[in-house]
Amino acid sequence: MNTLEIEELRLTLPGTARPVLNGVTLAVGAGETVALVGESGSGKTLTSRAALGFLPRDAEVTGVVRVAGKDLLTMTPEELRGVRALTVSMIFQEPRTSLNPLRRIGDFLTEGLRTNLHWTAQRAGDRARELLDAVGLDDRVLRQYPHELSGGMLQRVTIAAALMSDPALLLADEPTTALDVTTQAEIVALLADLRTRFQTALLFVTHDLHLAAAISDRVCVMYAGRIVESGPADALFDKPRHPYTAALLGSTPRLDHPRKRLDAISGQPPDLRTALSGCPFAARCPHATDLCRAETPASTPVDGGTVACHHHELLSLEGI
Ligand SMILES: Nc1ncnc2c1ncn2[C@@H]1O[C@H](COP(=O)(O)OP(=O)(O)OP(=O)(O)O)[C@@H](O)[C@H]1O
Repeated sequence: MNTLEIEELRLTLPGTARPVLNGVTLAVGAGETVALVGESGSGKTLTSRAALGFLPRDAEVTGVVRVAGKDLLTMTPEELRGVRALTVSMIFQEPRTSLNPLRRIGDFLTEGLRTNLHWTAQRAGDRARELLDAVGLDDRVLRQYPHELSGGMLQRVTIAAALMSDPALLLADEPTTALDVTTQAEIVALLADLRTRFQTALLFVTHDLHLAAAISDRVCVMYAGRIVESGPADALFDKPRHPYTAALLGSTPRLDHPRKRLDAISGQPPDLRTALSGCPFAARCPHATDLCRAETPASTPVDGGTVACHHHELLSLEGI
C-alpha cells in the first residue's frame, strides 16, 4: 500500500476562472521520496498541505487524499488531528516561524508526544535526545531558546520535531529556501540520510528540478495546477518528455555546470483569473500546434511514469 495517494484532486477557490488544482494524481510509496516540482503558483504547496488535510476553508474540493489507506477528505476534525499528530509531519520553509520564541527547544520537541500519546517527560526527553543526535545536534540544545540557534540548526530541530512521532509520511515544503547555500547542501544531505535511516516516505516540494533529482526516487512536475510529467528522477532528468520539464531543466543553475548558459522560460504561467482551454503550457511552448491550443492533453502512462503532452512521442524521438 502507498503511504500517500492523491487521486484526481480538484480544488476551486471563489473568484477564480479555473481550478487551482486540476485533477492532481500522485502517490508516494512506503519509504519512497517523491519531489513535487514547479514554478511559483503552480499549486505545490496546496497539494502538499492537502496531504495534511489542510485545505482553504472556502475551497470547493473533489477527489481523494489517502494517507496509509484512509481518506483525509472524509475524516472528522478529531480524526484529522490524530493524523497530523502521529502519521504525517511537515517541515516548513522558514524554521523560525514554526517555533515559539519563548519556549525552550526541549519543550517544543517533547510536547506533541506528551500531549497526544501521554508519554512521560523522561520517555519523551530520551526520544528527543535520540533525534537530536540523528540530526547532528548536541543535546545541550534542549535547554536553549530558538534565538540562540542559527537558521541551519533550527531547521535541524524542526526536522527532529517532525520525526518525533515516527510518522509514516514527511512533507518538506522548500525546506532549504531560507538557508545559505552551504547549509542548504547540509540539510539536503541530512534529509537523504534520515529517509533511509527512518524509512519515512517523503514528499519534497521545490522549484529546483536539479535539487529534486538529487534527493528523490521519483519526480512529479506541476504546471498550472496539473501534474504534466512524472517519472523516475534520473530518467526524467536525462530524457524529459514534456517541453515544460525540458524548459525547467534548461533554466535552473547546476552545481556541476555553474557557468552553463541558462535559458529563461519565456512568458508567465497563467494566473488564476485566466480560464484555460487546451494545453496550459501551449502559450509558452516552442512546439505548440493548433491541437495543443484546442485540446487539453490527457495524462498518459509512459515507461515508469506519465506525461500530458500531445506531441511527447515525436518530441522524445527528436530529443527535446
Ligand atoms: N487560500 C488561498 N486563497 C486564494 N488563493 C490561494 C490560496 N492559497 C493559494 N492560493 C493561490 O493558488 C495558487 C497556487 O498556490 P501554491 O501556494 O500551492 O503555489 P506554489 O506552487 O506552492 O507556489 P510557491 O512556490 O510560490 O509557494 C497561487 O496562485 C496562490 O496565489
